[in-house]
Amino acid sequence: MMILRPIQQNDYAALLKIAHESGHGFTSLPLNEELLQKKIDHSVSSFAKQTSQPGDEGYLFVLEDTETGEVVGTSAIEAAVGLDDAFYHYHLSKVIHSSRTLDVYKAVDILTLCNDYTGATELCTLFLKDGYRKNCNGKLLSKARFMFIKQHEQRFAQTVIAEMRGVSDENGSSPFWQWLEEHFFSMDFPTADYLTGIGQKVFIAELMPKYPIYVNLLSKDAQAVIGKVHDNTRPAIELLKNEGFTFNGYVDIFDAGPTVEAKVDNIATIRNAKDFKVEIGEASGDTMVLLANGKLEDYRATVAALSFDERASSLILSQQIADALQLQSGDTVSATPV
Ligand SMILES: NC(=[NH2+])NCCC[C@H](N)C(=O)O
Repeated sequence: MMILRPIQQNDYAALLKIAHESGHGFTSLPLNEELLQKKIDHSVSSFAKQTSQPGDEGYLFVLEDTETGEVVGTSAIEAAVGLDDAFYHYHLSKVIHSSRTLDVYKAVDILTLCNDYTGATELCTLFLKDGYRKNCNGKLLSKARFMFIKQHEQRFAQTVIAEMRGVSDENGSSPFWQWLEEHFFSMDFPTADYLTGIGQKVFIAELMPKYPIYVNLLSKDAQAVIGKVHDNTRPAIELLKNEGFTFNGYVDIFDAGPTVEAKVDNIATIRNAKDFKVEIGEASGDTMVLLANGKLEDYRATVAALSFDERASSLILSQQIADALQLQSGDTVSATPV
């Protein structure tokens, strides 16, 4: 069975392996042992913290294959971004250059550096190991975060965003970054990405072009990737769009990948999930159902094939599933078909 749970101290070796596997362009898991250990510490203390408003908490989940005990994926939620250092985006908007007397009309796109998502909740760090990109594993990793947000709403902001990985090749070179590198930065994309991943972001304020950029003055290759995702990221953005996330013109400042956004109350899983009373029994059926307990430090989520009736007040789980979710007969479980 695949079970999602908060990361623990003894997951360090597994997290390091995932940081190796995820490679460049995966900003939030940089290959830096001290930082990875800090991420675990920070997550453990975030789950333990009593709080009624979003702050600098970071909740890091892992997906465990209970048969082997192996950790095969990660996903995370930052409660609120940009509260202790600036959080940047480029916003894509339009200006009209027109002259009635000369009969010229041109609509031009511009990119403006901004901090508009300051305070938003961010979904991040979604990674699933190669052999496990099947069944409902990706959905579980991603959607279990919405169940968690629903159950602990006061810990999160009203606006939820996700920065999608932009276009780059297997050597880590990004057409958008190339243009920036040539004119402003003189360092390669993996280096710049790594520095932001370890929290050294001062160089952004120092070196990033701060005036709006006319898109038609960028290289053709750079223009072509604005708002486009990396091939590997396609399933992730599709999933978020199906949850109700939309692209509102905000792109990453380095690779121009899109950021998508939703209000908590409009997220499909959050709207559709319902609470049921747990009954233990013979659980069989063919609806794949996302299940989560309502706990904090002992949060558990999984996907199981069940017979599911949305109007019922109780849901039959096998003993094995109930145990994995740390639930007993009579407890409450949140559920929604995936
Ligand atoms: N792909 C990147 N590393 N982009 C730079 C980080 C951008 C992010 N929004 C921040 O301000 O932290």
